[in-house]
Amino acid sequence: MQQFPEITTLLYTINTKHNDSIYDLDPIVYHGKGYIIEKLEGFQFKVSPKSFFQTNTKQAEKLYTITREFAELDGSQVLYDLYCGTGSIGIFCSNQAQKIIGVEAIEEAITDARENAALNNIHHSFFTAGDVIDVCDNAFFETHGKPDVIITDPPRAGMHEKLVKKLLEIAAPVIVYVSCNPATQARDLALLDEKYAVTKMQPVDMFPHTHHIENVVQLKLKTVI
Ligand SMILES: C[S@@+](CC[C@H](N)C(=O)[O-])C[C@H]1O[C@@H](n2cnc3c(N)ncnc32)[C@H](O)[C@@H]1O
Repeated sequence: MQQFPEITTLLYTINTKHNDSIYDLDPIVYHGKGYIIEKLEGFQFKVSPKSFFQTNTKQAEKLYTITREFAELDGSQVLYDLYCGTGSIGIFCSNQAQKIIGVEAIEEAITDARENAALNNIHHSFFTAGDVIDVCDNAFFETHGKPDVIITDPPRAGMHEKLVKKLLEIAAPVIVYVSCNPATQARDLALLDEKYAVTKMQPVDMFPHTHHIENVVQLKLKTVI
């Protein structure tokens, strides 16, 4: 810790299972507060050990800027942030949206998202924990408002087919699909093609010196183009 003063916190887990999952373990704080604060543009994000956060902070700022541009927000839209993690994308777009609704499976990440909204003085957001497939039903969209823009940022497996079907049914005018796996993204875009056209695409090098690439796609309802 003396050699690397830039390390603000250090945690560990003792894993006696035969897998590498952290979610059923309790991280032990060895040093510091047990979480980190990341800064993107003027926003601050608290990140707890079980919460996802983009590993490349500088490029994350670029990724989110492109995502926000593709969302084409003007302050009047109801914005859904699916697979929202710590609420980072929604909060990054918050000044341009009328309302932000975030959904994320990891409870601790949603606790972070709520704290992050408060930390950034955002009062027009709602974050809920649960599987997107269970949460995003008709009642949920009726309660929180018909989406004008949906940002979806699933893990490498891409979106569950049930969610793709729900997105086709809900038919938000704009979807921005952020993906760290262009193969599963392409699979999902082929399904969304039933109603949506790909109108913009921008890869972002989040993982320099590897073959991995993040890809942002803007989709618009074919009927509104
Ligand atoms: C690629 S990360 C994106 C997080 C966030 N948008 C960001 O930029 O930091 C995907 C997130 O989806 C969450 N997740 C995975 N499967 C999910 C599911 N079925 N329902 C809801 N969230 C899920 C993960 O916990 C993770 O936080």
